[in-house]
Amino acid sequence: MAPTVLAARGVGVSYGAQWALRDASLDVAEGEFVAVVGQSGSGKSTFLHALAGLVVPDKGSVTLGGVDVVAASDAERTRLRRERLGFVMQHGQLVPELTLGQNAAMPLRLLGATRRQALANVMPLLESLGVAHLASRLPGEVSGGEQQRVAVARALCARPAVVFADEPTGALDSANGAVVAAALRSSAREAGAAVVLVTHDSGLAAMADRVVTMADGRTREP
Ligand SMILES: Nc1ncnc2c1ncn2[C@@H]1O[C@H](COP(=O)(O)OP(=O)(O)OP(=O)(O)O)[C@@H](O)[C@H]1O
Repeated sequence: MAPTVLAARGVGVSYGAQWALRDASLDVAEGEFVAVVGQSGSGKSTFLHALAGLVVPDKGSVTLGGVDVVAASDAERTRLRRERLGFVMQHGQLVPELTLGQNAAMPLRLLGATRRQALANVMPLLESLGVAHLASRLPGEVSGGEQQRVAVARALCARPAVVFADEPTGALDSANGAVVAAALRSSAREAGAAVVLVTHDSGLAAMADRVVTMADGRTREP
């Protein structure tokens, strides 16, 4: 059994008097692909944000790569995200003025690589995702599925320990969604990254190593 890279226990997040997340727990092993499923409003996105240190929980603990995410300062959480985590959201959130190559290479630039180094490092990943030939185009000049494959390259290029994907295929038709999801799984496996995937789509969840179901702000494993 691979060592645990992410551990969450009894996590709760409240907005005023309302608990968006009541009691969520999860262990993710290095390189493991976990899907989090559940009805709309069950707390999936809030849990993912708490796991990634984007929201500070009001109760419970989150440990990521040995770092106590709840106790860490904002600056430490930012550094953790930059150095150890990758993100793929529903809409790629690519910067419209930058080429696809520059978008994909952004995490490497933020870690100090020169423009040329960053681009050279990300090209093999774009190649394996089948979008290297589009590297000099702008996001507005390619399809949604191609944009999401670039977002996958961006999430993985800095060799993160964990990639968080929130409905990464939600804006795509099912055929394109399946291509992007398969690309995410194979690229993450190759890069040795664990994946936490939030999805409504049971077909997508079926490709995970393990599925965690959420209901009413709580996690439930079969
Ligand atoms: N910023 C916020 N302020 C107040 N309530 C919130 C906030 N964010 C989420 N909630 C509430 O917390 C609950 C969980 O929301 P969350 O977005 O985590 O669910 P979800 O399972 O991801 O839903 P969906 O599948 O529709 O995206 C919902 O009842 C939601 O209305």
